[in-house]
Amino acid sequence: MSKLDEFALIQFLNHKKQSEELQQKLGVIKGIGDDAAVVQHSPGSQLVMTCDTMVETIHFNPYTMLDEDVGYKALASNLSDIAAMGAVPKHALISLSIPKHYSSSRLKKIYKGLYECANEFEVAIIGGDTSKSPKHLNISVTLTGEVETNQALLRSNAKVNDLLFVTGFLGCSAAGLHYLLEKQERHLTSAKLSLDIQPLVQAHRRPIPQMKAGRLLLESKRCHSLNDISDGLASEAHEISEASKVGILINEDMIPIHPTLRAYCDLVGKSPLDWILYGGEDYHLLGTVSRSNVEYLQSRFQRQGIPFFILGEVIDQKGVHIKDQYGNIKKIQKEGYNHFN
Ligand SMILES: Nc1ncnc2c1ncn2[C@@H]1O[C@H](COP(=O)(O)OP(=O)(O)OP(=O)(O)O)[C@@H](O)[C@H]1O
Ligand SMILES: Cc1ncc(C[n+]2csc(CCOP(=O)(O)O)c2C)c(N)n1
Ligand SMILES: [Mg+2]
Ligand SMILES: [Mg+2]
Ligand SMILES: [Mg+2]
Repeated sequence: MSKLDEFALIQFLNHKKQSEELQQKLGVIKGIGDDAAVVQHSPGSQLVMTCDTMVETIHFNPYTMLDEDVGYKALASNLSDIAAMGAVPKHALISLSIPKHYSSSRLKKIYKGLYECANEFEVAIIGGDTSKSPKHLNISVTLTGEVETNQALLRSNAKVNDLLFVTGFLGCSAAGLHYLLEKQERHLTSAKLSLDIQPLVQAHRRPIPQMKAGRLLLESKRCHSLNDISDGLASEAHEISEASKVGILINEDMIPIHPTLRAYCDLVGKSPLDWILYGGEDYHLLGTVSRSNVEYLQSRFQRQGIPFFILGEVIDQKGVHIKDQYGNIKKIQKEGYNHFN
């Protein structure tokens, strides 16, 4: 029996398992293979759909997350996939599998965080499902969104010579996770954290889905491809590269490094680049834009107070490559968070 691998499984799922005809008949515009699916809705707009799961011990544990954070992040990670399509979020269904030892007060806290996120980003919670779980809590969110017909921003449209951008600092969530796992203190509240660690822990517990950035990119009509960073920069750059059949060259000198991340890495003897490339759960948007449109987008982002960093370019040599400070270029593998590895 061959070993299970998440990327290989998704590649397998991506190979036509249904006839083009059936998918077309049911209005599928984009099926498996992007951050969310797009289907025909009404004449002017298309429906966007996504679902992501959080499993206790895999995505969180009592040392890393408070109950409110679990609810908040479960929805925020789904919102991030809607942002990565340039869509506007709408309705959510929540599926919970609960082990016997969970109390109702813990579940109320999870829902408090969930509704906090839903209200902040104007999502209506319209239902869900509940069952018992043998051991661990499992929360799955299905989220819909709406996008103007045929305008959804896909991973598959990057063009050679585009520049690669990201909407914020990367690696902070992984550093926050590292801190929390080392600290080994259950239910550690933010109030108990020193100021110098708070931004990292906050990035891990309460990622901010880039809804405004996604809409700005779509409305500008100047963004070629877009992906959100759940598994790390390396992995998501590979997804754009594979879907668009182009290569990506990341310039190490241009990668923005949050000062708190740098300070924490110095303290614990870790490399910021490792967490940036392979850490994941940053939920920033990674995309490409033609060189002539970079200045325009930079000024639009600046006016909205959203970061917009250029960190590389699209090239015609397949794969993802990184250029270090000495000008040496090496290939980077599709590594990052991979369930089953
Ligand atoms: N079990 C599954 N059955 C069918 N399609 C799936 C399944 N799991 C994932 N997919 C599809 O594979 C594609 C990639 O999914 P993936 O979960 O890697 O993307 P993502 O949600 O952007 O990333 P992440 O889960 O790391 O946040 C999507 O189109 C998704 O709908
Ligand atoms: C306790 C604990 N251990 C490890 C991690 C790291 N982690 C888990 S899933 C994932 C990728 C995103 O998930 P998905 O691909 O399912 O969307 C990452 C980086 C964590 N969050 N908590
Ligand atoms: Mg995604
Ligand atoms: Mg997913
Ligand atoms: Mg993943």
